[in-house]
Amino acid sequence: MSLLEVQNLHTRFPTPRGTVDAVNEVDLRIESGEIVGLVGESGSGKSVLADTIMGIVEEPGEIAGGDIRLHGDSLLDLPESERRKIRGGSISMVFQDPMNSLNPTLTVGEQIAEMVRLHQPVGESIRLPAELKRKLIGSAKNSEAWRKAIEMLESVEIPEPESRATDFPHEFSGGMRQRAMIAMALAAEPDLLICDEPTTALDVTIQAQILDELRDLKDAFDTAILLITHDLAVVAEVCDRVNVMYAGQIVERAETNELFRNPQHPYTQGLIASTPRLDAPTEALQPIEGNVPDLIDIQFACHFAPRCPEATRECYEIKPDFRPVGESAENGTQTDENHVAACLRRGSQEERI
Ligand SMILES: Nc1ncnc2c1ncn2[C@@H]1O[C@H](COP(=O)(O)OP(=O)(O)OP(=O)(O)O)[C@@H](O)[C@H]1O
Ligand code: NI
Repeated sequence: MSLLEVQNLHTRFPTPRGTVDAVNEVDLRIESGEIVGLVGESGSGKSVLADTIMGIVEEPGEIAGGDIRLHGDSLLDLPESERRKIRGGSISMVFQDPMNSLNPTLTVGEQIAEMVRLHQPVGESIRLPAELKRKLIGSAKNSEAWRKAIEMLESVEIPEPESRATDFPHEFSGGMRQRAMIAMALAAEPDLLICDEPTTALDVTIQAQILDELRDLKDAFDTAILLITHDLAVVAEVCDRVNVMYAGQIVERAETNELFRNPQHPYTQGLIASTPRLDAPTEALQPIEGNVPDLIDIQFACHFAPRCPEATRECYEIKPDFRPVGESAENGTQTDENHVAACLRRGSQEERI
């Protein structure tokens, strides 16, 4: 049984102009302890997918269909009170801008300790005013929770964690705040950590450090990570497997090395061709022409067809199912379930159009 299994998920937002199908017919699987990438251009639905898994899609947004299973149990059947326990418990999330998620009135140590305490089996999940929280937690500086908070700060490599724990979020640099967020998310000992563009706002060196740490932390805590980014270099650096998302749908999935060695979907190929390469920085980049379509009322069967250099009339009319692609599928020797793409022009000869 997979840790997380998303099946045929559909999340939509009614708007005055029509319904935005931000996530449509999406399947996603994450096994314990692996880092799975979700990559795609801006507006492809990555964050909405993450929010849907986390259970934080705001009204009038709604889940119109499909299922999300954690350890085999459907999350969509749960009442909100149970859902809240999972959020920040089994599933935690780190956002692009930690300032929005950290409480400016509590020290970093207090916030992590609070998370530790809430997560302890006896600790009940009650919402307290900041002042009261401070009293409770502050009076327990030598408590188990506080010690654990310091340990967590240490594990995300905050220097002098004991003294930094008493700083407020605004006293931290951007990179340190992001680390503190990761520490806080991990304090709940989640099975799954969702990171939505966790390093995009940071400079390149700090990005690299944090990504390195994520990988180490995954090993130390055996937490599975869903890493969302539009940066392929980030994916190549840390992910075990990758899902490529375009206009509300997953179009290709493969192990990371396989995806970069042998990209199959024309969108993935375009994405890779438009990304600067570390090993050949001077090579001319070829941007994908056009933009992600408006996700209201898409009329064409393959969402990528209007931008696709290989599209034929069928691509507008016949919905592409996932097909095994990649070398083993190519030889016809075996089906390679680990590498699939949703394109009519790919797959074995019989399937191709
Ligand atoms: N609350 C909302 N109401 C209406 N449309 C929304 C809402 N939230 C998201 N959308 C739409 O859903 C689509 C997917 O957005 P999403 O934020 O998931 O993209 P993304 O892949 O995360 O992009 P980025 O890389 O820029 O973060 C976009 O067209 C967006 O306009
Ligand atoms: Ni996003």
